[in-house]
Amino acid sequence: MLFSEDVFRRKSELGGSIEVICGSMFSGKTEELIRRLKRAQIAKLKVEIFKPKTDVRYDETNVVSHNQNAIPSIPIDHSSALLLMISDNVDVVGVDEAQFFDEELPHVCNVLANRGIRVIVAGLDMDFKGNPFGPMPAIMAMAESVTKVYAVCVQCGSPALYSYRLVPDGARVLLGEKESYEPRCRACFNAG
Ligand SMILES: Nc1ncnc2c1ncn2[C@@H]1O[C@H](COP(=O)(O)OP(=O)(O)O)[C@@H](O)[C@H]1O
Ligand SMILES: Cc1cn([C@H]2C[C@H](O)[C@@H](COP(=O)(O)O)O2)c(=O)[nH]c1=O
Ligand SMILES: [Zn+2]
Repeated sequence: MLFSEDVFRRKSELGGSIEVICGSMFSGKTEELIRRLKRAQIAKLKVEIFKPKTDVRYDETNVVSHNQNAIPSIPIDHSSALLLMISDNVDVVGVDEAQFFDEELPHVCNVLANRGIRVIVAGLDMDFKGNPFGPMPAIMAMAESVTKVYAVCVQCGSPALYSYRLVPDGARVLLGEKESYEPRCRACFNAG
């Protein structure tokens, strides 16, 4: 592996970096984000986590995975708030549901990484139509490491990379869970 995710040195000892965890809904993005952040905390690094204020599905402040693993976070309504709210001595920054942030998020991640901070970003790479989602493609282009994770296709059991919308709503942003979405592989997604 050219770039190891397990970087347990303080920011003063190492240049910063951007890591992306992407995939469909239920693919384990949040679990993987929480795993990396908790390991950094075990290594006694100072960790701060941010999420969009709009994402209140499970909890207003915590980042919570579908299997109820959780970590405290700071909800913000614009990526620029991250630069204002971040503490001075932070080693690692986590961002969840990055697809909902504005187009400034890639720049914000770059600023943090250039300050020596390890930035870990989790988000949907594609929307329900299979199109690249919000700032995710730009952050993936700038990242040292991109990890794509897969759910299990609920139709056939293959690895799933799409989030199939089950309800007739054309809006790009529609918060929801299993009542509104199911992870599907390419063939099952295209079968409709
Ligand atoms: N079809 C599925 N494929 C994989 N995991 C699923 C599926 N349905 C439910 N899950 C649960 O979702 C968990 C992943 O949750 P989470 O990390 O919150 O995913 P994401 O952030 O990618 O939406 C899995 O560990 C599993 O318990
Ligand atoms: C595909 C898709 C999803 N959403 C919403 C649905 C959920 O609230 C989140 C994704 O959460 P997860 O942690 O990845 O499971 O995004 C949306 O608004 N639009 C979409 O196209
Ligand atoms: Zn399938």
